[in-house]
Amino acid sequence: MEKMNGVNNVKESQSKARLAIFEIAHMISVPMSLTAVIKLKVPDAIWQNGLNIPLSASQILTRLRPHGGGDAENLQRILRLLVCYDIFNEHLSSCGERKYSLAYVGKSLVADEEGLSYAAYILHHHQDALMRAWPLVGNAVEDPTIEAFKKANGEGAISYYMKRPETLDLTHKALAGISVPLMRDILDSYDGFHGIETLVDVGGSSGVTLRMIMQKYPNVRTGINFDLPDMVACAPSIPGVIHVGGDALESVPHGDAIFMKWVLLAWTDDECRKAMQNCYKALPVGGKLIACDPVLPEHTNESQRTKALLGGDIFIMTMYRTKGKHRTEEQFKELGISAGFPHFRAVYVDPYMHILEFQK
Ligand SMILES: C[S@@+](CC[C@H](N)C(=O)[O-])C[C@H]1O[C@@H](n2cnc3c(N)ncnc32)[C@H](O)[C@@H]1O
Repeated sequence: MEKMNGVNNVKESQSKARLAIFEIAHMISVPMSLTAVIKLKVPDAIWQNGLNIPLSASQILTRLRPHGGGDAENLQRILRLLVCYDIFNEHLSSCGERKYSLAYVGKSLVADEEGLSYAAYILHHHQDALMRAWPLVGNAVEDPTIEAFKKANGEGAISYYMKRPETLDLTHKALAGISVPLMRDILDSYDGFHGIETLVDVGGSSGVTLRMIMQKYPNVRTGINFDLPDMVACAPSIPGVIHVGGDALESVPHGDAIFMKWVLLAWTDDECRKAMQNCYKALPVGGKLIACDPVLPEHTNESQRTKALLGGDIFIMTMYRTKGKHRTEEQFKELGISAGFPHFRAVYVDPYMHILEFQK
């Protein structure tokens, strides 16, 4: 009897493992199918100014291709998979017809009144140059001196984007699509911008973040948007914002406070320390470096948050810097101390990114 139970347990764990392997091996179908529906413009076809009326795959196809063509059955296969990831809701009629509306994640793929959505982030992640790098993930173990992206494309990701106007445009849209809603949440829950007159945004990209901070905090009279020269060269003009090109690893403009969002992750520990030391030099006594970066949990678990953060860590390792990384709160605190900041505080603003305040 005991032997039988043992055999059954082995069989059960083998079939569980087999199912898990099938799920993992087929996981790539998810981002690829999502990229496909975005390229096909399915979310907009269903959304139709917020009507979001459930449609069958052939009705969606008629909206996408009024003159006919396309394979509705194959579209339905893609839609069904994405129902499992809250992109679409499935409405099954009593006669077995399946219709689809946008679920909460799918709605985030439709452009808002500012033309922003999360769709560009998905398209950016799955463009050809990045896809060429993915088979080389293990390269970071064998040879951490060269990024998989560089090996696959002959140059680093940032210089690759800079040389291609369409890719750079997609990069700006991808960053703004994530950054603007996140920044709204930060401004709702974090009040650390009071009393600041001159604020420097290190790695501020287009300057959109500074514009949002200055709209909410009129005490910030001067915003200095500091980024790599090629990046600020194409930044739009924003009242009160001065665009300054430079390299934070060399020096940072002076200000009452410094903001630095989504930048530290792409640097090695030594580079973070260097940039933070430059921030320290640029601040008055009592001044704050207000960083905002992904924060890894100490304990590894199966939560969506942990999976998203650890997945993002491998993305950084593969695409940007083999030794750039997502860090824990403790690792940020240690970096701050080593750069000279005696005070540290973490403020929870979002499950993925936290505010990390370093005070001089
Ligand atoms: C992931 S983006 C974040 C942009 C923006 N802060 C946001 O949250 O949307 C990182 C930014 O850091 C900038 N950057 C990278 N290396 C830099 C450096 N050495 N000095 C200044 N900016 C840098 C990049 O050009 C890019 O705009």
